[in-house]
Amino acid sequence: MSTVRAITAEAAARVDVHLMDPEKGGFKLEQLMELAGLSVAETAFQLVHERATVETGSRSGVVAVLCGPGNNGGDGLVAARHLTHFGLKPVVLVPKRVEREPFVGLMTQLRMLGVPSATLDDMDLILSDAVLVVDAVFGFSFKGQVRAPFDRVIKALKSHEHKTLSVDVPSGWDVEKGSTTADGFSPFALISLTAPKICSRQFKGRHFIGGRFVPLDEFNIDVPMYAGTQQSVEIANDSVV
Ligand SMILES: NC(=O)C1=CN([C@@H]2O[C@H](COP(=O)(O)OP(=O)(O)OC[C@H]3O[C@@H](n4cnc5c(N)ncnc54)[C@H](O)[C@@H]3O)[C@@H](O)[C@H]2O)[C@@H](O)CC1
Ligand SMILES: [K+]
Repeated sequence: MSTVRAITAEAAARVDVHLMDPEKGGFKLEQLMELAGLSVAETAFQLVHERATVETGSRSGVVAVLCGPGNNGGDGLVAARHLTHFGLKPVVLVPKRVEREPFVGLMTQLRMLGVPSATLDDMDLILSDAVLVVDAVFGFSFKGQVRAPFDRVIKALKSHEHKTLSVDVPSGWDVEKGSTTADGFSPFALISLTAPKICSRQFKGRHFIGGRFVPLDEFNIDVPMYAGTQQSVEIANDSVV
């Protein structure tokens, strides 16, 4: 079995800085977020269709996308937009609005597409109704104990973990140590962006890699080969080292 090396939060941040350095990578944040969000949407679409064929009563196509205050949340907003174009019905929940770009523009794009934006008061109803939940609350910059209002969000995610796809890192997990409580949040699927983070060594569910934009040779990062136009690849869940 081939293995995939995990990277630290610090290494992930370093890759980001390098990619967005005008002299080195030449990318803008928006470009990376678009590609990351597209890979999340592609994976979410695949999972919704798999689930719709095995489950009854959850064929509505509603996907609840929970978005945090950083770029992980931005990936969620981009994914929600793509999911609408893919024919699904995303509902976004953004507990803490970010009044800067690219977040403001992404919210406008969603409003123009008629994507509902829910409040924390609607959270339980929306999560219960959804065929899939996308956890885009925290990524590789999460630190310490979850602060309000996100403590409530992580608690709610725990109740719906059997249908939750986490983006980059299961929210609330320490990026290196992983889940710090035995009965903590444990999503059924994870899409690691660029490369798995150290915490995903303890992840036991379905594991995808997305974010197809890194010149691999330059960073010495392991990712499986993407086929054709594919934006994400599923890896064996015990292959992360
Ligand atoms: N190179 C890549 O792989 C790319 C990664 N992107 C995404 O960007 C993410 C990293 O984004 P950011 O660095 O903005 O950070 P995050 O989105 O991980 O989170 C940072 C935000 O969470 C808050 N926060 C941190 N700890 C908290 C706590 N204990 N309680 C409550 N709030 C807390 C911070 O105040 C900040 O607002 C990645 O995980 C990935 O999803 C993409 O958007 C772009 C490209
Ligand atoms: K997440």
